[in-house]
Amino acid sequence: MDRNSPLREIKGVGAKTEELFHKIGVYTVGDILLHYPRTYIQYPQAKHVDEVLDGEQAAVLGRITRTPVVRKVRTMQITVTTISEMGASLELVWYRMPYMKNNLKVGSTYIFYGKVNKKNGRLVMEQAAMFTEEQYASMEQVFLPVYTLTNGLSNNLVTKTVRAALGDEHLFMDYLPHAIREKYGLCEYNYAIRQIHFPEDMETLITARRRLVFDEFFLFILSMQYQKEKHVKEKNEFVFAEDDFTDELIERLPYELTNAQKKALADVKRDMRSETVMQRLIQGDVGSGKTIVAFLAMADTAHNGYQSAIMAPTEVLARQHYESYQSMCEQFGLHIPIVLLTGSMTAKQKRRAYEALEVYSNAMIIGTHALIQEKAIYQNLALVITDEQHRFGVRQRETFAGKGTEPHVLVMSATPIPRTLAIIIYGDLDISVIDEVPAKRLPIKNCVVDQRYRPKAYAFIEHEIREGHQAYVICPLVEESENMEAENVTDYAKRLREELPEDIVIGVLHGQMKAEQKNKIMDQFVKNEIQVLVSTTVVEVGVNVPNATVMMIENAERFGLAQLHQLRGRVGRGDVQSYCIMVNASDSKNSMKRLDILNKSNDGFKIASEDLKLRGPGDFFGIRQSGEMQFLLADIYQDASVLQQASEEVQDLLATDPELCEEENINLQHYLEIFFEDQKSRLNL
Ligand SMILES: Nc1ncnc2c1ncn2[C@@H]1O[C@H](COP(=O)(O)OP(=O)(O)OP(=O)(O)O)[C@@H](O)[C@H]1O
Repeated sequence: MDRNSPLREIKGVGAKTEELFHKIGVYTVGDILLHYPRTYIQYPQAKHVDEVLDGEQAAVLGRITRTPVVRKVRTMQITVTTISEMGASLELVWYRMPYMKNNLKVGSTYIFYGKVNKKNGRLVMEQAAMFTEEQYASMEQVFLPVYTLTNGLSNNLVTKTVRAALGDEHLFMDYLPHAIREKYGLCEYNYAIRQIHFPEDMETLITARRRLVFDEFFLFILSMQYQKEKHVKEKNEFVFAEDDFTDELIERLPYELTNAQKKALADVKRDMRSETVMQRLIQGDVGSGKTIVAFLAMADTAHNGYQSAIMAPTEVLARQHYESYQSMCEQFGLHIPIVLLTGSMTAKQKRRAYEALEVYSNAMIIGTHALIQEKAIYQNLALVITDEQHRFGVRQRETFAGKGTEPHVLVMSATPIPRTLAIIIYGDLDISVIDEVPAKRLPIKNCVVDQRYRPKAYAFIEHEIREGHQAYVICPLVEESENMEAENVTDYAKRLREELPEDIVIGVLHGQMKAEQKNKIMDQFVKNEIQVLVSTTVVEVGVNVPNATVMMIENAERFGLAQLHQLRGRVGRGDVQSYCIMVNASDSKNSMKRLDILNKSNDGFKIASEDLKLRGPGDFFGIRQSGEMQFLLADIYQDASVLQQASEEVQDLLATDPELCEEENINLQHYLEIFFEDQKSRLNL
């Protein structure tokens, strides 16, 4: 077994389990090792029945006083029993687990662990884990991993699979040169990976995390730079005319470009006319208007007789770009061929797209990952625009580049990173920042509310719809889950149907829908045939429907601040007032404080830095930063100093051993190859 082996080589993993793991993006032995726990739980000291409080996650010691029964409610079997002590009692309920009945012996004492809720005046614990007193004694104080799951894949099963994988010693060769480990007091890889899954205590967990965070940054920076030609910018083989073409287009835009947009475009145009090929990042907060800059750069390229391509992270976004490019070309009276190429297109449609790539040597090409598949053969490809999400696929650029003469590269990002960090992370790119929003934009009005506010929120949504606007409602889940108590789009949309007048059309959107279905729903929303879109976070990245003025986020406490900021960025994209309603279902003070940061600011940079202050170093059980810049454990803000160290070490290493062929670096070189392979397979290259 090696890190690239399929999961089924792990003992106990059959075809069915493997399929479930695929659903959460875990395909190989290496993937499961990197499927780090989302958080950890520590079993609390067991309480007596009379001490239990409503709403708490508790371990309760009690004697079974009622013969367990299994009831049937429609198709669901429900097992019920009661534990009592000193006149107090607690009802225990298990859904779809009829076999529990055989484990429960009247008169015996057990410890039950789970969430306690008051229902019809009685305290009830649902889906409790059950232990003998002896078993529980050995569990107390241990950190238990809590993994990201999917329906059918239990935490137990993931835990067991991870344990089995950890059993194979030779998966854990330490690739980090000894001297670096020594210098920063980093623990061994073997130890780190075991402790991150099953930490002995807080201290070992922190030690393990420190090592793995260092690794993530180190490998990321190294993989970017460990390319021999890296420091030599390729010669620019394309000829771009000095003319007023883009200025004329800008004149005809229905709005004035911001100075920051003008400056970014000028940077791009200058680069494309310079001696070497462009490698540039455009960084700009959500809604700052990066798309028009991309469009103008592509139009400039077409005008000079070359092809250009923009790769979007999702199918929905690719289509959205395609449509907006078409309408812009129409508006400008430009006759530039526009080609769409995405994974969900039929074989026939794809074939037509490939043909178009061959025929139109100045086409603007828009697509998803399908753009870098073998069959896509370009002519004259002079400009490639990617989203920052793709930066982790280091070889992708090579793949694109391999499709013709080395093209100009433009990367777009909405992640607010301070310049010093950006220089490290995007070491090989020049940076343009769009730090201004269009002049007429009104700042979004925010509020954080609890669930009791819903009727008012619905009335408000109705009011906005009557004004001709639209709304998003975001829920964390697709459907009801046994593992998480949070709103799901399927049930929510049904409930919302009861709340809103019939003439208001409600649509549902989530990641498990087929691409075709998703496109259809998005299309209807764009055309205002759907007024309320109940969706998961699939709308998070880049969706642009300026007519939508309300963003209501259920279980806002469950999202990272960066993600909430991205979601909120879906409104406030036009000139009318927009609103963001964050529904906080938690009564924890910490969630309130976090959400308050968003409530008070609409500025991505400010949010990131406030969030960091609030979390403080070492606080890594909280919700991790999510958004585009996704590391597994590392957090570019919180771990900024480690990022700096890793960057310095990479520079030193490559200065002394650029090929990584000295003995102490051989393991590293080997691991880097695996890392590349892994990236490649993840991206289906
Ligand atoms: N200078 C401007 N003045 C007015 N509106 C603008 C200007 N620039 C862009 N817009 C409009 O603002 C909206 C958001 O722009 P765009 O989609 O480019 O944002 P973005 O930077 O890509 O954001 P995100 O990161 O959220 O995708 C669009 O509807 C666009 O037409």
